[in-house]
Amino acid sequence: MALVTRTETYVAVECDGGKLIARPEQTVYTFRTERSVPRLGVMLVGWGGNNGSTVTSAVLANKLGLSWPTKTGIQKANYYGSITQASTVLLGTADSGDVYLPFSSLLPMVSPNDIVFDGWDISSLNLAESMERAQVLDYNLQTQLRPHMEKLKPRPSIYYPDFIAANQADRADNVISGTDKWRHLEQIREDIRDFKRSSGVDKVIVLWTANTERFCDVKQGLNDTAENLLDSIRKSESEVSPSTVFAVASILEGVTYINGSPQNTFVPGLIQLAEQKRVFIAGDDFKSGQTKIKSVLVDFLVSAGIKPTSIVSYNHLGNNDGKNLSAPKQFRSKEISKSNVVDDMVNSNHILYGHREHPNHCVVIKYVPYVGDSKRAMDEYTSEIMLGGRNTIVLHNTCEDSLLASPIILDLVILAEVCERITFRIGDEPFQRFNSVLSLLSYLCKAPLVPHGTPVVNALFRQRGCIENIFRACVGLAPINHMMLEHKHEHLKQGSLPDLGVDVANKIENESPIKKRLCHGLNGVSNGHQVLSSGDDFAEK
Ligand SMILES: NC(=O)c1ccc[n+]([C@@H]2O[C@H](COP(=O)([O-])OP(=O)(O)OC[C@H]3O[C@@H](n4cnc5c(N)ncnc54)[C@H](O)[C@@H]3O)[C@@H](O)[C@H]2O)c1
Ligand SMILES: O=P([O-])([O-])O[C@@H]1[C@@H](O)[C@H](O)[C@@H](O)[C@H](O)[C@@H]1O
Repeated sequence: MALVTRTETYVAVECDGGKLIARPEQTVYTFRTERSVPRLGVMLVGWGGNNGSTVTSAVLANKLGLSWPTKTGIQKANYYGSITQASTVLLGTADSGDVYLPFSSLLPMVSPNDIVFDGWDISSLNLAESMERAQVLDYNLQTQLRPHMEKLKPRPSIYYPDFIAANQADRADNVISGTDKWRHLEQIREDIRDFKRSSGVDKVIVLWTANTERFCDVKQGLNDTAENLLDSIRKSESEVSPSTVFAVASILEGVTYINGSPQNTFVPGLIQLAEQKRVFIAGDDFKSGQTKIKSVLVDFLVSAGIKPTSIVSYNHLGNNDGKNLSAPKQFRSKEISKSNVVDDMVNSNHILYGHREHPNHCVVIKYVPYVGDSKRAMDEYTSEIMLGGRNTIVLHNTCEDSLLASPIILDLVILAEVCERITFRIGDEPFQRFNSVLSLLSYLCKAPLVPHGTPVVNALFRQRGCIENIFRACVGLAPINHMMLEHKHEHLKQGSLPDLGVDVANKIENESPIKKRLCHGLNGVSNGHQVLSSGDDFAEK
């Protein structure tokens, strides 16, 4: 158990008659991280879908160290697209330059290779058949995976036809019988306990990657409080969705629940139940493609003082997700989650935008079976620039949508599991966990769920910085604030020249300041000038 203390300063702002008064307020946090990594079980709702079968395939392919022939050569398994597995963090600066470490080395975290999968699907296909149906992975990889995947079979699931598109009915041959929603809840709870017993995992996380549901009604007496929600399930109220039943079951089993789809699973009563039971919930809707780019591009434009006035996001795809989204109510759920992502960035700049002023924002999704999982996205960003100028940026993006979402699924469960091992105290108060609404995972969600009364942040690099800096705080490293003051001293400390060999360093030492600076581009290039490497003739190139 690591104990680390850090003093954080945030700025409290008061408005006093048109004046803004900023008061820095310091808080001393002590972080405590349980360092022993558990054996993690992940139960996917929608396990037989494109994402569910693909993420399972990815873990198996990496665990088995598979490689396979493709038309462009031999491909090896990897975890590209995962920040925990394929990104780095800055540790600090050595004489040789900045030193970066794998993100996964910041804190002890579960390796995806060790995750044990289980789950539910309304389709009875085993995972090998699901992988084949998904048509995402190269045939030569599928061939190697098939013997392992065919042993995996989704448990029967809860199916309330009214919540997903009618065109999904032909898949529903693996459903829990009856209409008693409390019995369904108890069945899911028993499934979670059964998985824990049979797999021997130390802990379980449940993640929804099943079809997008329509929004459910939120009504007083139905789902506005934890008690009313539980009562509504006992009464099998029609407006209680399968995803909410799964979430309640997970919370009652003390198991973190993550929503990878855009529907409003987390009704107020469910959030209250999670807070009462001190169980994490997170969501909504994996942030994987167009929306992820949008949360970077709009942040760039607005923070550069450029005014986006029209944003059009169009895409077509032919997978089952696209088929489900071809129904109006399911599309509406997705349209909402894809549209709200610019709100925080727009609201941050009252110079560009008047009160309640927003860019035109249009989201279009079309279902074209032939293209399968290969999503074709076109985005157009039109902005106002200086003196009535217009700037239009057009992006085209083609990708296997499930290969964007699968690493997101891994990061969600791996980061959520780390958060389960972090506690902190403020001053001398008792140690506590993060809020039950785990907003730290916002980076991975299109429509981040945040604790009531706290800000929604969509800007991608602020979201990433939040995760990295909190993890840095847990190991006693200062947050990255990009000031880089250590590189802005007038006089470089003696011996700070790169190790270019003694004779060369002496030469540089006697050179003009401008030439001396050229040698300090520690990455080999400074402002486009090739910095001397040992043995080269010293010359400004
Ligand atoms: N890039 C992406 O793929 C991406 C990005 C963001 C969000 N999402 C969301 O992730 C979800 C899954 O995407 P996908 O491409 O894997 O879709 P998919 O249709 O291939 O898989 C969904 C699976 O859920 C199953 N299912 C439906 N209702 C169920 C229920 N009540 N219980 C258990 N299983 C049920 C279906 O049979 C299907 O196998 C969708 O909601 C999608 O909107 C996907
Ligand atoms: O991640 P993103 O590209 O913004 O949004 C995607 C949509 O464009 C796509 O149509 C849908 O099928 C995926 O579920 C995902 O939500």
